[in-house]
Amino acid sequence: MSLLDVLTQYRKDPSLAAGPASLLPDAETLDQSDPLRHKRDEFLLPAQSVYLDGNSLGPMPVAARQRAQAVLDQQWGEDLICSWNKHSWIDLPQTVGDKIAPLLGAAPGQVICCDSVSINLFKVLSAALGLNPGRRKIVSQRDNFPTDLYVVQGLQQLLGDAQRELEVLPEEEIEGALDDQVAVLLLTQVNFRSGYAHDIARLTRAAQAHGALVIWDLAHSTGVMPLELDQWNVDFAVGCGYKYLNGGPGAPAFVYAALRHHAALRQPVAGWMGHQSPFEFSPEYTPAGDIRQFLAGTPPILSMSVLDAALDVYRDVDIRQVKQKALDLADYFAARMMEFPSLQSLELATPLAHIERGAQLAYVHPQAFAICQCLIAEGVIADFRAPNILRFGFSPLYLSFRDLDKALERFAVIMKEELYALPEFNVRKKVT
Ligand SMILES: Cc1ncc(COP(=O)(O)O)c(C=O)c1O
Ligand SMILES: Nc1c(O)cccc1C(=O)C[C@H](N)C(=O)O
Repeated sequence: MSLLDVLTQYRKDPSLAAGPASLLPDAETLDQSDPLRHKRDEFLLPAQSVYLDGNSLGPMPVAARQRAQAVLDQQWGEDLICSWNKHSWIDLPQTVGDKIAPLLGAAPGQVICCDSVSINLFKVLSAALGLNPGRRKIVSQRDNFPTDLYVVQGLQQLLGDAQRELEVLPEEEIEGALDDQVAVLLLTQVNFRSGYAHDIARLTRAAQAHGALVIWDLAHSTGVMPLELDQWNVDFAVGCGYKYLNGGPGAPAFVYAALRHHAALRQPVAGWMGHQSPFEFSPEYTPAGDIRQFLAGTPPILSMSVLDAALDVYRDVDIRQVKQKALDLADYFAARMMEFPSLQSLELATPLAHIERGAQLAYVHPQAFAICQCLIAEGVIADFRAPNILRFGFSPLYLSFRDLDKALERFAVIMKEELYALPEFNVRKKVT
């Protein structure tokens, strides 16, 4: 019986979970047969914590720390500006882009590392609208990550509201809203709150059948979801360096632009690094004919180098195994949770079907904020998303099934003894 089967049975008949004999295999057995268990040694993690927030900020790979030191001491420290050539700093956006590309199912030359997801969305959305003149509508999802919607609103303001119409729809209405007026379909694959995952291939086909272009935000996908952007004929995508890719706080993001668009597209943040020949210092802007045209200013070498090193963690892993382990961890967590009477007041808000999920689970509870603070105080680092969601991320390269047992034991005590009701756990923070 698979872990999902156990979870499904428990949900059908909760008395099974409450019974004396667990239907779940024990965590130690699951850890022993985990093909990714050796990857944990490549990360620096505090010994007492269980980190269930790698979907917001990945932990530090050993190689990232070493690279940061080398870039500071040997490259910047010793070789100064000569490092642009000597250590190939100038090529880093493309080098890192090409390292990310296999995780996206993208052939080389279509991915570049730069800026933030928000800035990259602005660039690709403008470019996509330029490639689809005469059409007014941008379709997106109401509970998309807000920055995606803000970028559209900012661009609307710039272009004049009358020219572009943003239609934000509930998830179930999106496909039906695609018609010949739609210029761009802009979606995030994995929803940051619920963990629901869209079918990129199907929605891309549906949008393109009406002549629309697609942009996918892969912030919660890259490094954990198997992706085939080339095969799915995706037009543009953006994604994040600091979540599953473990590139560190504020790590640069990336752009994917299908090769077929490189010649015709124009992106609006024209800057010298995106020029065909930056070091000719010409007063006229001629964009690079390739993916480099998405660059604007000088790349952040320190953080991009760290991301470059962090990506080496993926050198010997099969992304399908990563996704499978993420699902197994989540299924185990959800099923084991049902075995603790004190955890029954939390309601799962993530779909059960594997095909409809990313690598996180969302639980609804009116006291989610305080519970999350209390969990963190007990060394279980989870996430709260307003108004009432407790979010657990299952990043498979360093988490074990035994970690989940540890987390759930602490969680059960917190709920049983209502420790979260203590005033110190109800103090709002700037960053939640
Ligand atoms: C889906 C999604 N898109 C975009 C962002 C924002 O990315 P950035 O801060 O790099 O602009 C996030 C998270 O911060 C996110 O979860
Ligand atoms: N990017 C973040 C930050 O700078 C501070 C705190 C959290 C974040 C996040 O990544 C939020 C995240 N995208 C989310 O899914 O909620």
